[in-house]
Amino acid sequence: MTNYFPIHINLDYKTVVIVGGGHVATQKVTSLLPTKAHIVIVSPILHDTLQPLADSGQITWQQKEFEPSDLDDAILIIAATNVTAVNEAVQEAAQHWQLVNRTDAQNESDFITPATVRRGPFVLTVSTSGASPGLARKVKAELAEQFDEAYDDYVCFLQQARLMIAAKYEKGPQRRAALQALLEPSILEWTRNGETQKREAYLQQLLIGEQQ
Ligand SMILES: C[C@@]1(CC(=O)O)C2=NC(=C\c3[nH]c(c(CCC(=O)O)c3CC(=O)O)Cc3[nH]c(c(CC(=O)O)c3CCC(=O)O)/C=C3\N/C(=C\2)[C@@H](CCC(=O)O)[C@]3(C)CC(=O)O)/[C@H]1CCC(=O)O
Ligand SMILES: NC(=O)c1ccc[n+]([C@@H]2O[C@H](COP(=O)([O-])OP(=O)(O)OC[C@H]3O[C@@H](n4cnc5c(N)ncnc54)[C@H](O)[C@@H]3O)[C@@H](O)[C@H]2O)c1
Repeated sequence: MTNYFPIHINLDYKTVVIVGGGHVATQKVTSLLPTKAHIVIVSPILHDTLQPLADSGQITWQQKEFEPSDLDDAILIIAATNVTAVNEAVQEAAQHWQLVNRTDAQNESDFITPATVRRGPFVLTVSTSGASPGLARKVKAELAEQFDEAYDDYVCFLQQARLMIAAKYEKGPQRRAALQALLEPSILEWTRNGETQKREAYLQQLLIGEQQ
């Protein structure tokens, strides 16, 4: 079994080419959309859900069968046709610096995609290294319930608060203690209940050196 290395790639303004425009391509587009990647679909036929995205310019649809030159400029390539020979041809045509995901043959892939829960900057990913994509999906659903929508605002608050603490205190025990105190569970509860003034007051206390 391959031990994959998990990373979060900044794809902004980079090109991702997906060969095939069916159900699996749609899943991959959905997880790429929150990025600012330039998403290109090469496929004679496009899934109904993707058509509005092509119409509005959020993705680029090249209505054609695959040929090697379609991969020029791509940093990531996803081979997602229902024809094994075409997916093989995509893999063959890729340059050594391009990373290929074979959606039909895990062992041939340079990278695989995890199941992902996004809450703004808070991102949870699950992988079974290809052993059971269905289990990855199931655990994702469990995580989505445990880490509800409130985590978006909560983690954004933590980000701002962390910057303010870093501006106030030099590196050292005081800064560490203040950052530690930010993880007090009440802050999440106040966020959930819309009690933003309480979490603000708590932060102000930390900034004047109390509650540590
Ligand atoms: C997580 C998720 C993310 C995503 O798609 O972005 C994802 N598959 C999802 C669902 C899913 N896929 C399949 C089923 C049917 C049940 C089953 O077969 O188990 C279901 C369940 C369903 O749809 O409910 C079938 C399947 N998948 C792969 C193969 C080929 C092979 O195994 O070689 C086949 C057989 C095809 C065939 O038989 O023809 C391969 C891969 N699928 C991966 C990811 C990568 C490994 C992830 C990991 O485990 O770490 C990897 C290796 C490559 C890749 O695609 O990156 C997404 C969850 C969506 C979500 O987020 O909710
Ligand atoms: N990784 C996963 O999560 C996962 C899940 C299910 C299935 N699969 C695998 O993914 C593959 C695709 O499944 P799907 O459900 O998306 O199939 P699909 O039939 O919905 O879509 C296939 C797409 O490939 C396009 N295509 C066919 N020949 C082409 C060519 N020569 N050039 C460009 N595009 C071409 C078709 O136009 C169509 O849009 C299957 O082979 C299956 O083994 C992977």
